[in-house]
Amino acid sequence: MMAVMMEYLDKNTVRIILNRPARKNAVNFEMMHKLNGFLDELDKDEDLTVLWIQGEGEAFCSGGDLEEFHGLRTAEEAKKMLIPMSGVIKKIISLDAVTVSYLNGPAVGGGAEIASSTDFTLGNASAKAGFIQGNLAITTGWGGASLLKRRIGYHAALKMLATAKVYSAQELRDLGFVHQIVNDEKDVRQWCTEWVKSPEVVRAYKKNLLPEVERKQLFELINQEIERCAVLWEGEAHHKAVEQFNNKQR
Ligand SMILES: CCC(=O)SCCNC(=O)CCNC(=O)[C@H](O)C(C)(C)COP(=O)(O)OP(=O)(O)OC[C@H]1O[C@@H](n2cnc3c(N)ncnc32)[C@H](O)[C@@H]1OP(=O)(O)O
Repeated sequence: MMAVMMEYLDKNTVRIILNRPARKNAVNFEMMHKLNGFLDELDKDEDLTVLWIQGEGEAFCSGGDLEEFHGLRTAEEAKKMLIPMSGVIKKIISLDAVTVSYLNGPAVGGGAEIASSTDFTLGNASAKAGFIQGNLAITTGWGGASLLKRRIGYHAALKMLATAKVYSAQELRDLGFVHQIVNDEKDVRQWCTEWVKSPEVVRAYKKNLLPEVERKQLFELINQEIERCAVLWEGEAHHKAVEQFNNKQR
């Protein structure tokens, strides 16, 4: 089974499906590399107007795969995962199309970081999101803190990050993390049709709203997040917390 799939819904609309439902769509190296390739392809597609990202099954994404990434022990080893995955996030941010994540269940840890990287997030009643990295004695390492601050502001972002709590769909809507609560994928499909038909217009607005100078600043902040996360990653507290999860001591 492919860890991630991409399909054209029409000439202008693409859906990417994170496809590891048995692991709640946790990101592993295979998913990361495939996402990177898909985004390179989409970057060249001048007809693309909307990119929709969702998870298969009952979750959006449970973050990094705690079994696979537990093999990364030192800060340098952690960076071999943090740098490419934040590269994927940077490519989502840089895409000249409207990007939307659809939360059909939990988006936690790195899953919440992926959701934060899209222009919009829609969620159904089961949507939940939490920057639970703090419970594993690490911080966001894919750029999520900077992206969250951009979306919900400094105070709400600090609270969400530093409490590591999981928020309900309604709480996320109230904060502006989720932009709209929808019933199902049919509603998301409808949402994807509401944009102007000229891809050139959408692409020009994306450039106007995230000019190169701001994008560079944002990427520099993301790079700083990688460094801080990598330092914490090699700490004993992090490895112990992950061992507990993997030994199912929850
Ligand atoms: C890169 C940095 C990061 O992303 S740090 C954050 C890492 N992620 C986490 O700590 C989240 C861990 N997962 C969870 O909290 C829960 O699984 C969530 C997503 C809330 C779903 O809960 P629930 O619906 O009860 O499912 P469950 O826990 O029984 O999980 C089903 C099977 O999937 C697995 N799973 C889940 N998440 C991960 C993960 N991140 N990495 C590896 N495996 C994961 C569970 O272990 C479980 O496996 P099994 O069926 O018991 O063998």
